[in-house]
This record gives sequence, C-alpha cells and structure tokens, in this order.
Amino acid sequence: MAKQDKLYIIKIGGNVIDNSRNLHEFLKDFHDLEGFKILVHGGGKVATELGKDLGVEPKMIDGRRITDVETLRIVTMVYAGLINKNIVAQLQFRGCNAIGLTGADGNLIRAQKRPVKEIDYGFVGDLHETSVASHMLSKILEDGLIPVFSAITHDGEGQLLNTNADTIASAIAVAMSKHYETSLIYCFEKKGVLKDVDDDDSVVREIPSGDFEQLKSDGIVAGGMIPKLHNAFEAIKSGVSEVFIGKADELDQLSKQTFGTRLIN
Ligand SMILES: Nc1ncnc2c1ncn2[C@@H]1O[C@H](COP(=O)(O)OP(=O)(O)O)[C@@H](O)[C@H]1O
Ligand SMILES: CC(=O)N[C@@H](CCC(=O)OP(=O)(O)O)C(=O)O
Repeated sequence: MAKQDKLYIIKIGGNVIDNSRNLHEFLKDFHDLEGFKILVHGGGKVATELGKDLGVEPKMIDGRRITDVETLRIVTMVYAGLINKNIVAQLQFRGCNAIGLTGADGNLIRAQKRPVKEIDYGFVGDLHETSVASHMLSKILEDGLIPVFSAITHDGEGQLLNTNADTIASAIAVAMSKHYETSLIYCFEKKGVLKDVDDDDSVVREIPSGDFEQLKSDGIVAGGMIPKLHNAFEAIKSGVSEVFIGKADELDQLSKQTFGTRLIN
C-alpha cells in the first residue's frame, strides 16, 4: 500500500440495483476500472417493496429508514443477503474476486445506535471517525480481493444496525484516504446533479461546497440528493481526492473526465 496508489469507492443506489440491465452495465464498467476498488450498495427500494409484501409499511424521515425489529430483519435479509450475494456472484462471473461484507464481518465498520431525541430511529447506526477499520480493509485489498459492502453495520455488542449506504461510502473513503489516493463516486439513475430534475441534459458539471446552501434553498437539490451531497462534501473536506455523482451505466466516462457532477471544496 502506498499513498500514491489509487482507490475507488463506488456506491450504487436502490434504483440501479432494481433494474437488471442498468446493474449489468454498471458491473461491466466496474470490472473494467483499474486500481484498487470497493463497492458499496444500497437497496432501499427493494427493502421497501419486500417489506410491503410482508405487511411492514416503510417509515422514512429525512432519507433515513425508521428501523424497528421487523424492519431490521427485512433489511438484513435484503441488503446483506439477497442483493449482496447476487452482486458478488455477478462480479465473480466477470472475473472480479469480490467478497461480500457487512460492517460486522472482520469488525470492519462499527457504528453507534442513533441516540433517541425527538425521533426514535430504532436500529439505525451512525458512523464516527474511527468506525472503519482501514488497516484491515487495506489488507483485504492488498490480498487482491474486492470488498462489496451492504448497508448493515454492527455496534460491537452483538447488535446489527442499518446504516445509510451513502454515509458508509463516505466514511470508508475518508478512512482509506490516509492510505490511498481515494476517489468517491456516487452512482445513481440520473446523469448527475441536475438543474432541472426532469431534464437529464441539465447536468451541473461542478459544484463548489459554498453553493450547497443556495442550491437547497432554491429547491434545485431536494429529497435524497440533500444527504447525498452532504456526505459528498464531508468526504472532500476530509481528505478524499475527488468526489463525483453520476449515472451508473456511464461509469466508463470517468477516465474521460466527462462523468456526471464533480464536487469541489
Ligand atoms: N438536482 C437534482 N439532481 C438529481 N437528482 C435529484 C435532484 N434533486 C433531487 N434529486 C433526487 O434525488 C434522488 C437520488 O437520491 P436517492 O434516491 O437517495 O439516491 P440513491 O438511489 O443513490 O439511494 C434522485 O432519484 C432524484 O429524484
Ligand atoms: C438507515 C437507512 O436509511 N438505511 C438505508 C440503507 C439502504 C440504502 O441506503 O439504500 P439506497 O442507497 O438504495 O437508498 C435504508 O434502509 O434505506
């Protein structure tokens, strides 16, 4: 491991996972990416649908899922089981030696249950500076494996926790930036941060951190994009070399510098 070695942390969201054509296209580009790499996946959409089938209505506040005991069972099965193992099998098929992980495996990501204030989020885990075991994760990379993280962490006392996948990707990127030249790439179903969310040709190519508040108050960024940008700017301020947000099946454009939106400090 050397600081000049390049490491990509790539995150894919639920809308990409739910569309098998997009997912296959993405995994092909992910396979082609040179350098060390880590994949982090969400799957909120699949968990919501399965929960409804099982009679568990989803409750989201500020983009975070209220996770009671039943919901924790569902998200553990969906994220750490169904989605994670399918992605690992698809990557193995393409010759990537992927290893599927939760934060509990190898004690790689230890979270803290979110304290109850006005809202009780249940079994939701928050991350802090020392949450990610970066040395252990480096060893896994140096052994030639490609870690694939689901959105499940643990508290070290036997409790699994549900942690937002964008937050996991950002925390891994920050922790690993001590050891590698780290790029954090958020992949979703749109071409980047858009001026008009319904117009895929309105990509904002660069966003300085100072523009974030204005974009929010103008209503240009809303919903899930707000916590995503928050995580993205946290990463760029904390040692990550570059952060992009763009379309999952355009990842091959990263090397041509034509991929999505670049965030700058
Ligand atoms: N300006 C914007 N540009 C692109 N997407 C936006 C914007 N503002 C809000 N969004 C919404 O944010 C969503 C992405 O957030 P989220 O659903 O949390 O992502 P993910 O699929 O990665 O979990 C998009 O699907 C889109 O509906
Ligand atoms: C606490 C919390 O909200 N966890 C998220 C984890 C999955 C996720 O982040 O999925 P996407 O990236 O597809 O949205 C959730 O259960 O929805």
